[in-house]
Amino acid sequence: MFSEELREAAAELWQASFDHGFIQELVAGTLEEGAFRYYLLQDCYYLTHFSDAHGLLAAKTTDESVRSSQLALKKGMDEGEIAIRERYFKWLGITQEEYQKTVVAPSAYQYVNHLYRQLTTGTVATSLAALLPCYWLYHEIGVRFREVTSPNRLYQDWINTYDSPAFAENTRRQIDLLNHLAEVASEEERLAMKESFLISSQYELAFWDMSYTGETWQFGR
Ligand SMILES: Cc1ncc(C[n+]2csc(CCO)c2C)c(N)n1
Repeated sequence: MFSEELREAAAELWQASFDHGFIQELVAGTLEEGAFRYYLLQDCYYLTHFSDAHGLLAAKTTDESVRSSQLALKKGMDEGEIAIRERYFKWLGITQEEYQKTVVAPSAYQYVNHLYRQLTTGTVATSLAALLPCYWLYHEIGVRFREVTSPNRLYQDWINTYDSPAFAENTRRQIDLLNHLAEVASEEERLAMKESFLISSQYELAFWDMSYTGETWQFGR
């Protein structure tokens, strides 16, 4: 399966995500709440664009199965993942005003830009490949850490989100779709799909690092 080839190519990057201090400390419950707060604020920016990217992908494709699935996922995300963020904001006392004032950090900006670049200059298949690590990596995190109980209720709730049957089903659907598109793609397009998948995988890793170190722009923003 083409998806397995991509997963193998991304193995080191994904392992670095599982081993990252942000994830390890989140699981142990020792992660500074400030780092999680920072993550949530940046992730809210990311999620808004990630959701929009599904709408753009639906508009870009002529394949009805791709169109309807991306629109359904977008709807689910707007009602699910993004609603969950609002709950977390409440728990941590993050106001709408604080979110509005938050400056998007370099890695979040770059990750989102990669999605848009694929949607504008790439193909439907390379765009889907860019979206896939988001589903698949988080699902693996949910499964990998399903046995642990983080002493921090908020962190535990976050881990549990990605181990739900519905989430597993969404991830599976995106993987199946990618394999379906890879079957009819040329060798050149398959290479571009792999590259797009790996770029997103690297940005997923950068996202933990950004949150862990409180990444900022170097011109005083
Ligand atoms: C940087 C970043 N990458 C992946 C996810 C996880 N995620 C975001 S939307 C979505 C699909 C449906 O819920 C999933 C799995 C995240 N939150 N932030």
